[in-house]
Amino acid sequence: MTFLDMLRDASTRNDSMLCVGLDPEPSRFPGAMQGDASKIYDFCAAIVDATYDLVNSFKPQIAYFAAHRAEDQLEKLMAHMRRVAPHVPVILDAKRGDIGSTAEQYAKEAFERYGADAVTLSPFMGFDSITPYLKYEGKGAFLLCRTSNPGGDDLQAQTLADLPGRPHMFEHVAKLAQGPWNTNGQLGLVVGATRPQEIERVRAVAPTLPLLIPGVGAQGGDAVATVKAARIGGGPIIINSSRAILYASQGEDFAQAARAAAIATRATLQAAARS
Ligand SMILES: O=c1ccn([C@@H]2O[C@H](COP(=O)(O)O)[C@@H](O)[C@H]2O)c(=O)[nH]1
Repeated sequence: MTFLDMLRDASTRNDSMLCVGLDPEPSRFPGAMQGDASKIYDFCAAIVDATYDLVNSFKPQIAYFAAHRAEDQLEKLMAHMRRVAPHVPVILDAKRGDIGSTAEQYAKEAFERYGADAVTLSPFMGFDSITPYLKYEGKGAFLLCRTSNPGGDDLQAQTLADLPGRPHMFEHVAKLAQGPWNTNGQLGLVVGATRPQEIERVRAVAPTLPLLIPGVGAQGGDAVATVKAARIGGGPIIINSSRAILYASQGEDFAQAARAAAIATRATLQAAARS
């Protein structure tokens, strides 16, 4: 099954646009686990077990594992997700971007070592930095387009005066991803929920691409405005929330609290989609 098939299937089966982000930070773990990086797998597996019937995807962020020398725990977690929720796609948030020969190694890491269904990439180094990922048939690749952080303005909001219509850089990325770069239909875009009006601008040039949208929850993005903007054009929608779900409680009830937070977030997104 391709990434897109899995995404459609999980979105329908779980009636969900929600992606639970797996950003394990040991200092925020509950009780006896607190501060213990050897518990990263146990913590994340408990979150996965509590939420896999509520989501359309999971998104482990690789830095939270690598910073703690916990890549082995990420491998174990990927295998766990495959076992308990084989229909739920996993997007490895790695934001890679490098020359072709190095990109080949990063693609191998994401798709062969970790078995991810999709990966996040920086488009800054151009098309040849993306092509190694597209050689993996059926896998997804999400290009950073209009990110949720304040510094996203520094480059992404700049006008490209030499191009027809003087688009912003993020609009140009969206146009390339919808058109000439999307050779096998594997591309999607990362756009932040902190800027719903700009999601509308992205949808104007990339109506059918899957959008991976972080920024609701801890970053305060407007979930309702985000869904309304993202559904224009009909492309698949993935709304990520990490900390607001992972750390809904720092007590022994953390997994139940994560489930309750996921149920509430999914309901907000469902209501927005139906309004
Ligand atoms: O523009 C972007 C791109 C990626 N992210 C990532 O998403 C999650 C957000 O976590 P929250 O706790 O829900 O704020 C995190 O892994 C980021 O690296 C992003 O926030 N914005």
